[in-house]
Amino acid sequence: SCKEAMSESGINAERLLGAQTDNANWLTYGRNYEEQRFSPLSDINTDNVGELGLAWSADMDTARGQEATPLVIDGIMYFTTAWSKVKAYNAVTGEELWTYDPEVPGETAVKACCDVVNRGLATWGDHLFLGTLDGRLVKLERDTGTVVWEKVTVDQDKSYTVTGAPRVIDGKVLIGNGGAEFGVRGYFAAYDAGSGDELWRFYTVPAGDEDESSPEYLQKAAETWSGDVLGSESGIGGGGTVWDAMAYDPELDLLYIGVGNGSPWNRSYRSPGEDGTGEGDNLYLSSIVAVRPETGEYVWHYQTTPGETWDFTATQHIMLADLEIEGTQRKVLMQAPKNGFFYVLDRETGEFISGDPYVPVNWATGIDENGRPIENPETRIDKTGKPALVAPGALGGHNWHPMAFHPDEGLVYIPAMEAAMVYAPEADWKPDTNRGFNVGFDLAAGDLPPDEGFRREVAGTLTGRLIAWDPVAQKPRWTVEHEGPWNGGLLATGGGLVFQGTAGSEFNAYNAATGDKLWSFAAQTGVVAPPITYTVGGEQYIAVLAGWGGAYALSVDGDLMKRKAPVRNVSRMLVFKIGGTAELPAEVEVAQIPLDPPPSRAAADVIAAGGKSYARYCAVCHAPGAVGSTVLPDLRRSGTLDNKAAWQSVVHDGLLKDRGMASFSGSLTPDQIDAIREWVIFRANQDKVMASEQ
Ligand SMILES: O=C(O)c1cc(C(=O)O)c2c(n1)C(=O)C(=O)c1cc(C(=O)O)[nH]c1-2
Ligand SMILES: [Ca+2]
Repeated sequence: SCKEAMSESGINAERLLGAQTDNANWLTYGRNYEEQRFSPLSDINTDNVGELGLAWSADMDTARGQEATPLVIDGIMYFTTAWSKVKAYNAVTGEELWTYDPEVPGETAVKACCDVVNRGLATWGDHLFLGTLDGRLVKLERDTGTVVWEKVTVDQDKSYTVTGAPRVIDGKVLIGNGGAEFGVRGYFAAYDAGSGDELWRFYTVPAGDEDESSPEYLQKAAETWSGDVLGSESGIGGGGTVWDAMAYDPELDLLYIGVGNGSPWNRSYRSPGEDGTGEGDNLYLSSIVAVRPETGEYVWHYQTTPGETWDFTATQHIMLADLEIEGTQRKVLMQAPKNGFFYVLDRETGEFISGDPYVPVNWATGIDENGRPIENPETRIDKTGKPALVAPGALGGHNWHPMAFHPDEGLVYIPAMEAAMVYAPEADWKPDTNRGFNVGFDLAAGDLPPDEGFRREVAGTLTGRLIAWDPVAQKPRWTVEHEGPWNGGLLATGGGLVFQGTAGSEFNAYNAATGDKLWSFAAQTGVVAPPITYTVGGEQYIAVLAGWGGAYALSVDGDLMKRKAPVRNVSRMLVFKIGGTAELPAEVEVAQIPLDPPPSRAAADVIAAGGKSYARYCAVCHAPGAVGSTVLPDLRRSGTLDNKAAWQSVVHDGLLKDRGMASFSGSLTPDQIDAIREWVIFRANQDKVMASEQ
């Protein structure tokens, strides 16, 4: 009967522990608790992958970044889309079963550093768990998408957001949050899957008021912060958000979490020493922390970037595996955080085993035997107070895009990139807890016209590659060069294959052993999400949620990649099988509005002030240089440029807040808002001249 079928599909501890051998299904974000993203399925393999064809596709109703890993449970596919919506489809036919919209207020977008994305769901019993952009944990009936309860997990008056997938360990739902570009204090928490009660909360950084009654791990952390500026009054929350990675070792009963960057980035403002420059390691920023899932009790930590000041998060994918290293079988934890080093740690103790650059790095020359980086003093910008070009930059050598592991090859596949960045310390910076990218660097420094110095240098380093990293030999076995950075997450299979989407709008299959490209599909859009695989009725499928977006797409795409057409967003689920014959709708041409700004007549100081405000409040979504992207408007082409009143109605009054453009009246005066308009007009004219000279 229907009821029996339902109770059979109930997800319990045993089923989640067995996820790795449950080939039909994909039960948790990283496929298993070790987050290996390896499926043993081999019906689709190196011999027949050339016959892979589209089985079905489904268009999404959100044209923003799509980053989710779908879950597949007994023939039904569940996934999240931009704006934290949830969809359920028949995994064979593509029939839509239900959709759930948490109705996140549009203006929440202003709190999201990196697009209104969501990375996925967790399941327990007959339910799904979703974290919404505005910080709610929502429990849904899996059959119908009906809400059972929802809990607010953050202070919604602050700039917290949730983009990451929850995980479930034995009836406890684990959820983190983001917001370290906006002044928050990071933590993650466990909720009871039944009642929705918060069971414990683990703060990753001190509040600034620690005493003997505070948890010991926080007292220890407090000793590594200086200057007494932390605290909610000061608006300096310290950061350390847990916005993506978690992994679990059931035998050791340890939960591992990845901790993010400092808030603000510039350490001299959040942890000043006596001379006013940055001081202290600032635990537990940029660290991997092991805790007991039952209680949230601290067990060990390893800090990848002591005294973080470059947005070098350690929230990147944490993967567990057992490897033979120098003749000994070791239980390891692996991570390729933003800072450009690939780490192998002993996951029982946190002991450092190895750390080697997987992309070019200039902020450190290596890692010493104690696991501490050997820094390059020129890139220590919170000490020098001078701009520096740092590699990797804030996008990292690797961002949230999941890696994958192939146990037979002993390889970790890394979606890596080179994207160096100029960090120019901002003098007299003050926190603005209301609005704006609040980091203590003048992000306009990267915003010089394309023919000038730094900008060209930075653009020259923008590349991406798929690296098959051997964590024992500590070097790549093979690499595939991509057209640009920000390529998709990975899947490895028992068929000897690795699947990856690209910024170049392809979805590809590679030979897992050699990197040879064996199959390619024209996806019509940049693909950033990771693929999955599953079977229904004995037939194997590969699925990926396509749709360009995320941090790089909003804040760097467009003009910097002049040589190429802008990457498009077509938000769509793509599902493949051997012999699939479905076709995509014809590709729609994007018509670009001509670049035709009004003349630039404002005084130079007005334009300069506007440029400064733009960098602080606008650039993170509308891109440096106001070039926009295919995801958010190119302001140089805005029809309101020569209409002061219309510009104020949007930026000051919040006319478009439901669509994601919040009001900035709390942070900027009407005059400042108009100066931004004048600066955008100036920028548009610069580019118009350049275009006509070409
Ligand atoms: O510090 C934070 O709290 C935080 C949060 C997030 C997020 O939640 O998406 C990102 C980042 N930082 C970040 O630094 C980053 O590069 C990034 C990229 C993305 C994305 O989804 O494309 N999110 C985030
Ligand atoms: Ca960050």
